[in-house]
Amino acid sequence: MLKALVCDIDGTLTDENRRINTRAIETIRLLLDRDIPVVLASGNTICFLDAVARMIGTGGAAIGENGGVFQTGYDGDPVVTGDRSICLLAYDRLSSHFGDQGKNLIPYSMHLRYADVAFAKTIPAGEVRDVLADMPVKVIDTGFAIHLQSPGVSKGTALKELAPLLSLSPEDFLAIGDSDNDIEMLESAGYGMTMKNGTAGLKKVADCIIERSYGDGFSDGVLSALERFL
Ligand SMILES: O=C(O)COP(=O)(O)O
Ligand SMILES: [Mg+2]
Repeated sequence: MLKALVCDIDGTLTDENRRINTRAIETIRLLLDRDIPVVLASGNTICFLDAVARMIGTGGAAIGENGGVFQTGYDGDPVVTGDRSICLLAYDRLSSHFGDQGKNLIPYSMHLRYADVAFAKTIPAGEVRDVLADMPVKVIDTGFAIHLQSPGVSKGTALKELAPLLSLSPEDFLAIGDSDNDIEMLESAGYGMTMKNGTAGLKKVADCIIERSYGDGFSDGVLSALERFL
């Protein structure tokens, strides 16, 4: 029996252009109306998640920066689990390396991040990994941005820390995502789903692959789970 939902945002509740799917929002509200807790888990900043959570109407529990930071609700300080200093050093190296080639990186929300560094996908993730090969930093390609993160930090590790604070265990969660940054989250949860647009890596660890893509696939998956085991 599952008791809660943890869901990714970009590519799961949104389309490929980050436009939110209104049916997905209605599906989440259906869970909330039945007192099923919903946790948003994303590479986005915690303040972005806080705003999205308020507008959807969840209790505010959220995992940001791919697990580098999380909150249990709207009160209290966010819990930071990642070490941003190594990510900033790595970003400096990337900036000078690619800057020398006339390619300027485009950072995302630099002053709103606690644990990671994110930037636009103007450089292939493979090239970023090559430049940082000797640094203890993880390079994550979410399909929407490239993130630099402390090794060992993921949405899955954050879910393991957050769940007990909500009087739940990670196995109580149905997890849904679209990309490689959701792999550990699906592995930690009791049941994992992805949609047709999920990456090959995520499909490998998912218990179920939903036929449709993006927000419509999310809604189909959650509604079928609701009938079966939520
Ligand atoms: O911030 C990103 O790069 C992607 O965010 P997501 O984890 O919600 O898909
Ligand atoms: Mg995603």
